[in-house]
Amino acid sequence: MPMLEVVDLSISFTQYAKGLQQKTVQVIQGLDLTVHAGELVAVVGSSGSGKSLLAHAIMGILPDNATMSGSLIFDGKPLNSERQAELRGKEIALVPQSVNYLDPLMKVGAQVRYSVRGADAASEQRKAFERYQLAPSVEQMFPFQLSGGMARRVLVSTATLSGARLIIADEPTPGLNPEVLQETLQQFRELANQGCAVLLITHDIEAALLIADRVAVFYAGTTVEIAAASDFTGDGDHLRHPYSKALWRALPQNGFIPIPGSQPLPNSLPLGCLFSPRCEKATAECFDTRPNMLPIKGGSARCFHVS
Ligand SMILES: Nc1ncnc2c1ncn2[C@@H]1O[C@H](COP(=O)(O)OP(=O)(O)OP(=O)(O)O)[C@@H](O)[C@H]1O
Ligand code: NI
Repeated sequence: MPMLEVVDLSISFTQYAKGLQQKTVQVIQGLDLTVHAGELVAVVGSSGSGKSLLAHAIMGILPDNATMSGSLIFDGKPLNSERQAELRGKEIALVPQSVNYLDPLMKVGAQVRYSVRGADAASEQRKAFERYQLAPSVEQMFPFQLSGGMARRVLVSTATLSGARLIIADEPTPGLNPEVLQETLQQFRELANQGCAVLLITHDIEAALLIADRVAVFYAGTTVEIAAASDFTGDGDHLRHPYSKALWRALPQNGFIPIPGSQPLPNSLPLGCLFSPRCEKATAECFDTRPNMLPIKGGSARCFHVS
């Protein structure tokens, strides 16, 4: 049984257009994802593909103008808003993408200690600060006194000390120096090895591949492929979806081959496959019909042309 199951998740926003006219934009559609205990699943994909919204949906912190459908299941039971409120910061922890999530009025040491579930909060917090190269004096600081990199390390320490069984890290690494970056990534791997389910959201595929078991590739609000991390190798021939292959080949060490075009915006999604306007393999069917996610070669993909 997975620790987290996301089934057919869709999210839309209601926005005011002209005057009192409302319009709805669909930003996530038909998304399925599972994360097991002991597993680290990376979510990769370009900016605006819906990665953070997935994290916010799981945490139950979507903005008021968002409408969600589909289901979330944590530890075999539905994760409704009451349960989200109960488990947030305890069983389910988020390392948020923005450092603005720190409480501006509370000293950071106290903030981190507040989230510790073990017996000796102060010593746990000090050990974590040492691990993340935060000086003891940082304890007494307020968030506005921290650099971006320090704030991020504080957020990572908070999540790692929470004792949560599901950890969602939304771009936890920007602004970290290479040494702390390695330490942070290893820490997430270690949490998975200890039995946590870890969802790591990142732009950095290379970093993700160092520690991930599986990788979910996002495009325009849904997963186009879920693959084993080991499928990202060589020319990308083990990958299933043309977008995943393109993303892989766009990396500097794989030739830096760019993908023409750009990801469609939520208010102008193509009728058929979301990648069809940019896909070399697209046929008439791809422009008319949206493919479902289907299991293939030990992973899954949303494409009519994989075999
Ligand atoms: N409150 C909101 N109202 C309307 N649209 C929103 C809102 N929040 C997010 N969106 C839209 O939802 C889409 C997905 O956003 P999301 O923040 O999840 O992307 P992301 O993959 O995390 O991007 P990044 O890599 O830049 O963090 C974007 O098109 C974004 O503009
Ligand atoms: Ni994001």
